[in-house]
Amino acid sequence: MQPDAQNATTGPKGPLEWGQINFLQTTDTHGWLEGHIKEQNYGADWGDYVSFTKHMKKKAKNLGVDLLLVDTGDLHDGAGLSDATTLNGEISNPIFENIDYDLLTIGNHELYVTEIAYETFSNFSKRYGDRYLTSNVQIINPSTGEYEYIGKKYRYFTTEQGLRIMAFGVLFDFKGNSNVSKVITAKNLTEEKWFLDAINYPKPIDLFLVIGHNPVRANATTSTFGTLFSTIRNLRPDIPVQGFGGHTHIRDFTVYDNKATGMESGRYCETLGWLSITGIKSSSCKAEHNPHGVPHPTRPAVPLNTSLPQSKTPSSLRYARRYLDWNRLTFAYHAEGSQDHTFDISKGVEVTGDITSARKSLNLTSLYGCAPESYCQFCKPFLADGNLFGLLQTALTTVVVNESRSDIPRMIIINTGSVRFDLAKGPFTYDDSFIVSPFKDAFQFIPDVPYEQASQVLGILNAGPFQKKRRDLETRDFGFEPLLADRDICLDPPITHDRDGLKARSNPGASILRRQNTSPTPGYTTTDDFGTDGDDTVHSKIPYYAQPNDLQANGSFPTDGSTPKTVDLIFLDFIQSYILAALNSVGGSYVAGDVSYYLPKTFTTNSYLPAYAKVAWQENVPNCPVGQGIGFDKRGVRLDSMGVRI
Ligand SMILES: Nc1ccn([C@@H]2O[C@H](COP(=O)(O)O)[C@@H](O)[C@H]2O)c(=O)n1
Repeated sequence: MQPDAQNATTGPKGPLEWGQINFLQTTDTHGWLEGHIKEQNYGADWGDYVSFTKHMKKKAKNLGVDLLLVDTGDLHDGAGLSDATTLNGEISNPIFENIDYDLLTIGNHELYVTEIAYETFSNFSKRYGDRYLTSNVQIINPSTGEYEYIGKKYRYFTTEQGLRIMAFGVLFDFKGNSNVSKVITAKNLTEEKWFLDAINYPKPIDLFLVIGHNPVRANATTSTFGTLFSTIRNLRPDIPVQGFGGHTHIRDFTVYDNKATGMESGRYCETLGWLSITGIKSSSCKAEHNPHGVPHPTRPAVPLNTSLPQSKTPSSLRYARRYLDWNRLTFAYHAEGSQDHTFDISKGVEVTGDITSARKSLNLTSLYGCAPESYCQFCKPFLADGNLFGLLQTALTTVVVNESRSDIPRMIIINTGSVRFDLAKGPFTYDDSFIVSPFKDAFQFIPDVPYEQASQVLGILNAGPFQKKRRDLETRDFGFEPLLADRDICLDPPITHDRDGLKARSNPGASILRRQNTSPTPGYTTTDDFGTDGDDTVHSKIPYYAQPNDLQANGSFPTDGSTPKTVDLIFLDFIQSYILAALNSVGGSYVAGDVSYYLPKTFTTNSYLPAYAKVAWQENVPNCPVGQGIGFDKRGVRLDSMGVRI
């Protein structure tokens, strides 16, 4: 844990169920390897995860079962550690690589920028070798000019306990990649001979693993899991299939048939997914189906309303899934036997130190200003008090100004997908500038657009179809608990649990209980195909309000309330094509040649909040309440760090 981070005060509800084969999944880490320094629930860092995986691997060995570590991509864009370097990931990738993953796959954020795609191809994929799977992603090898798979197409391997696995890594049908890479659609992939041959592999297969930066829920907009699962199931009706997905940033678990399920483990180092399966038939497997001394998976997979092909034979498989909060309390508890003070292994401590040094050398804590309030993305209605987009609207109006055109009325449109996280009250740092708005998308414009046309663009974009809905999350809880708690909590000894008779499992030597939480704190409350008991730590619900695709801010409009005849229509280069299409659908005839940069190309989505903080939040700096933060209660009422309404 980083020196300025905090530990959680509520811990797991009980021990994990261990099966014949077990998995820990990370996904969509987006550079958050330092952990969530301003929040209590997710304060562990990558060094803690190194220690945790070491303990868990040892435990698996002792139990005589398998444990595989899986990651499903999107390593950058969302935190200073990954994004403050010239090449995203230059420092964070080597830190990430301290985990000896068994299987990994690529995310769309590895493919937007050519240099990052090549970094992934030349270095990251080589670090993991045959464990890095990109079954449908190729890149032009600069030395041959030919397309090559960035990683490997598939991996056939035998686990330590003897399970024979065929694994694929499949990105959703992503189209926003730079022109050096190629994403083969799932439909085309399932027609490729090598893929069909791998499914019908001449050696025995006990389990298929399909990992993908790809939503696991087969009917989700961008998911291609249905296509992949159907192909496998039609060819191999009886073999278990396990999916691990990502991209939608949610906790989810879905049942395809009685031998096939899919798991998705959230985002941003907030969630660590745990899955165990038992009952896999294999002539070569040594693993005990029900290891002694630990709870074991008991649930059959029963599909809900599916149009997917189904295995026709009964299933002996039993499953258990859990979504772990990313904090040391959770890690130490599940590492079991390792009390908090013996939890750390030397490599974990070293990685924690590397992160601290990197944060220092990258100046991530340098201050732009002091935010007077906290602003959340999803816990408040759009533009309501405390909603982040209201703040961003003000910031855009204030600082997206070309001095030579400052008197000309302007409309500024950004895609809300460019905004990645809430903004916490208190110090607004260089790190926070990436956490909230990491991308390097620049501001372009078309001058003198008739107001009649320009004023319709936002509505068109928000109604679609020009832009996809960012995510279909209306029924999901995004699970953000902003923010800092009182610093003096850090001075307390590690908190032990008092729920469900778990106290006995904690370190008696560290059991001086102070400020122990007796009621759930706000956090993830997940519903999936197995029900509502997947969250490892029980939380109260955080309100969730869907936000539109795009946000508009206006500037220099007539003060008398009248509408201007024409405006400068300003937008991000990332959404240029959507803007042109929208304008042209209401009578415009604009082409890319009509567009130019409104501000220097170096002023980007990552610049406007720091610029605003310098203008608006400098005054508060001397009295900036370091470490004093707030959260929200069930109804979105603000709380101080002790849970008292303010
Ligand atoms: N240069 C970029 C790249 C991406 N975005 C936004 O991110 C979304 C994709 O992020 P996921 O974590 O969902 O993969 C994309 O839809 C854009 O909204 C951007 O703004 N600028």
